[in-house]
Amino acid sequence: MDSLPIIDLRPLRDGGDPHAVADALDAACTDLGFFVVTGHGLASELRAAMMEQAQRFFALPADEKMQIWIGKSSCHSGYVPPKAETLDAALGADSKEALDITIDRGPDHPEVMAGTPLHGPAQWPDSLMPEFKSVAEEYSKACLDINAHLMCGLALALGLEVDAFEPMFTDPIASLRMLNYPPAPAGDLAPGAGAHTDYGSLTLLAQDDIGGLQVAARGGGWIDVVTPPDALIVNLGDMIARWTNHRYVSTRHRVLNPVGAHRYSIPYFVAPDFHAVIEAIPTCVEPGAEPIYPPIEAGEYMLSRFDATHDYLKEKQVS
Ligand SMILES: O=C(O)CCC(=O)C(=O)O
Ligand SMILES: [Fe+2]
Repeated sequence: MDSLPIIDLRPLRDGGDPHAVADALDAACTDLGFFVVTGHGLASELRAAMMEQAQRFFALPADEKMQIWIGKSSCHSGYVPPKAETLDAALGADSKEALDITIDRGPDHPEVMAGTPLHGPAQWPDSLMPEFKSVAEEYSKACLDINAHLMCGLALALGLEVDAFEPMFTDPIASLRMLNYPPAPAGDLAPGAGAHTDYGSLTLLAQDDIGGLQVAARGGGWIDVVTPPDALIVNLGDMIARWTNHRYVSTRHRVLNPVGAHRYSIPYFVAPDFHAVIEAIPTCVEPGAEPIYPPIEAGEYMLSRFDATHDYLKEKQVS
């Protein structure tokens, strides 16, 4: 296979017969865990507005971006400068820069009051970009809606009730990420984004038309991911592989540095509620067999993965 399957999500959204979509999702999730979706409901104007806000943010001077450095956040929200995240340890730090906007939870949110990690206020580039927050919140809402529809499709695909996953996504660990990949200066061998698998349940990715995203093909080599305008790429994170006892796969992917132009992309990462227990879905375990993994809280799992890749968290562990 040298391209990703394209799945139209409309039947999941408009009350049509969802079973053909569920079958297509099942095939894609079993095979590569990467697919392209259309009919997802994210308006192209909103996507363009979010892209524009991302580009404007990254164009700010470094010291202004560092005002919301992720190291100041209690909940993994804020600016990640270039070379501060290492996705493929063999290649070293990524050249991309990122802005992570987590769900904004105030001091009276029960999980914030309880001191639960990954819960707290988002860091906004407020004073610098007054429209940013409303665009990002609308964009996030649209992505969570797509995630909910996709999880209904996956529930059907896995032989569960359509709403089986709903109770695990009441207050999810979700993050809107904006990425800027500058063209690499001559002689700089840092990867754009090193090869990695994602950590959570689903990632919904909007990429521009510069190219560079590649997915590891099953038989070796890399598939260049090309998407129709306005389509989203969906990929499964390791948590889904774990949850489905490896019936579904999360596949390594990487981003090559662009040549001559910046590449911008917007992945939206979703994982279940912090305290949702991720244990093998019964329809994914052979009768009498032991699941591959023991149960784990979604939040604990996410924390372990962030710790391994982000410099600011590695520094906290040392000090
Ligand atoms: O920039 C992209 O297209 C992909 C980024 C990615 O894989 C990630 O942030 O996990
Ligand atoms: Fe990724």
